[in-house]
Amino acid sequence: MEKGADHVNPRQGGAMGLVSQPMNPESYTTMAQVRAGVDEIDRQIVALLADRFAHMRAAARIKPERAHVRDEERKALVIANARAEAEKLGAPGDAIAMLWDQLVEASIAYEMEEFDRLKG
Ligand SMILES: O=C(O)C(=O)C[C@]1(C(=O)O)C=C[C@@H](O)C=C1
Repeated sequence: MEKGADHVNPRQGGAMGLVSQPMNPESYTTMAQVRAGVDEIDRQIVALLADRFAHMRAAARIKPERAHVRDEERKALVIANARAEAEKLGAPGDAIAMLWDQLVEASIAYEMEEFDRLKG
C-alpha cells in the first residue's frame, strides 16, 4: 500500500498495522489523522444506519395498518433516548436530538415507501 499522510490508520495514530485499537483523537497531531478517523467513523455509522433501515423494512412488513407507520409517541421516546445517551457520553444533546429527529423522519418516509411497496 502507498504510504503517506493520507493513509494513516486512525486506530494507531500512524503507520498501518494489523491490531485494531481504540481511536484516540486526543493524541492526533495532523489533519490527516483527524480525517482518517472521521472517514472510519462515517463508515461505521453508515453500516449501523443500513442495519437501522433494515429494521424499518421489518416494521413495514409487520405493521398491519399504514396509519401505524408514524408513531409520534415512539418517535419522541427514541429521540429522548438518543439525547440521554449522548449526554451520558459527553456529546451535545441538542445536536444529537436534532439529528435523530431527521433520522426518524427519514425512517418514517422509508418505512412508508416499503409499506406501500408490500401492501399498497
Ligand atoms: O417504532 C416504530 O414503530 C418504528 O417504525 C420505528 C421508528 C424509528 O425510526 O425508530 C419509525 C417510525 C415511527 O414513527 C417510530 C419509530
